[in-house]
Amino acid sequence: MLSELLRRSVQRPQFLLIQHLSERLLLTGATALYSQARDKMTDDIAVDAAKRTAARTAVDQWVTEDTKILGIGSGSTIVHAVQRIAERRWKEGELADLICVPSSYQAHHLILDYNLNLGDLDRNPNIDVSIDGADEVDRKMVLIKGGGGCLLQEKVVANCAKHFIVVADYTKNSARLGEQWCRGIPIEVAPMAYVPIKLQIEALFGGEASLRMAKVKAGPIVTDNGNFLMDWRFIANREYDWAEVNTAITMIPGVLETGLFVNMAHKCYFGMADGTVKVQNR
Ligand SMILES: O=C(CO)[C@H](O)[C@H](O)COP(=O)(O)O
Repeated sequence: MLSELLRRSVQRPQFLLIQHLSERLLLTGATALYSQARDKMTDDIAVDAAKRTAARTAVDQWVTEDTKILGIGSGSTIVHAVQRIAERRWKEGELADLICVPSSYQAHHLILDYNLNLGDLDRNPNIDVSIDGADEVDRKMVLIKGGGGCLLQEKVVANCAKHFIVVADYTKNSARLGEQWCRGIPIEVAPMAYVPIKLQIEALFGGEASLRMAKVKAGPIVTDNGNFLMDWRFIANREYDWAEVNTAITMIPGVLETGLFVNMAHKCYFGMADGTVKVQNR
């Protein structure tokens, strides 16, 4: 009886239409999801290729047999730079005496993994060239750094270098800060001071500063130096004097360093979507 009812209803045109539409809808949904995933993968591949081209070009132009001490930045672009240095060291027999000074735990282990000479600022405080990535670079070559949480040591190492060279992909190349990088300016702070620091930054410059939370650990991110990280989302479209902002924030007790790098970068190498490299000078 039940099966007979089912059989009849299934044969009704309305049912067949609904069934057809549902199948179409599912198919359209699945196709849209698939194309989104495919486009994202294509973008990721293009961005990574751009990082690689920028990093390799910068290494080949700036790391020569005369380079004795090299600062090594942090992030995903810098991996390509270290790979190129290792290739020249171990395949092409160059750069045997090059000493690499790391700017993070990640950089330290990259240098060890590729069997390069590991240095430190105690013995090698005068760096010839430092190469590092960036989260965003504006037209005056002010950088936002610290997306990967390593800004304090990165700034110290960059500051010890005669030439500070930035390597990045085309998504980091902006006219104004905040145009493409929406996660704010990273600021490393002493854990006990983050609430007053947050309130003072917001009172001074507006926007919102928040503690960066860890993804696979309960609670906040803890930096390589045992501190907390705040991300200050400044007001988009407001004209900031970044040198002034950087000085003012650095003066707040408990702030260890900001991810604003003003007047530090010597040249920026951007890997472009078309495979070329754009070089920006200060
Ligand atoms: O400042 C940094 C880490 O603190 C990185 O250099 C910056 O986040 C860029 O990273 P990536 O090369 O992965 O885009």
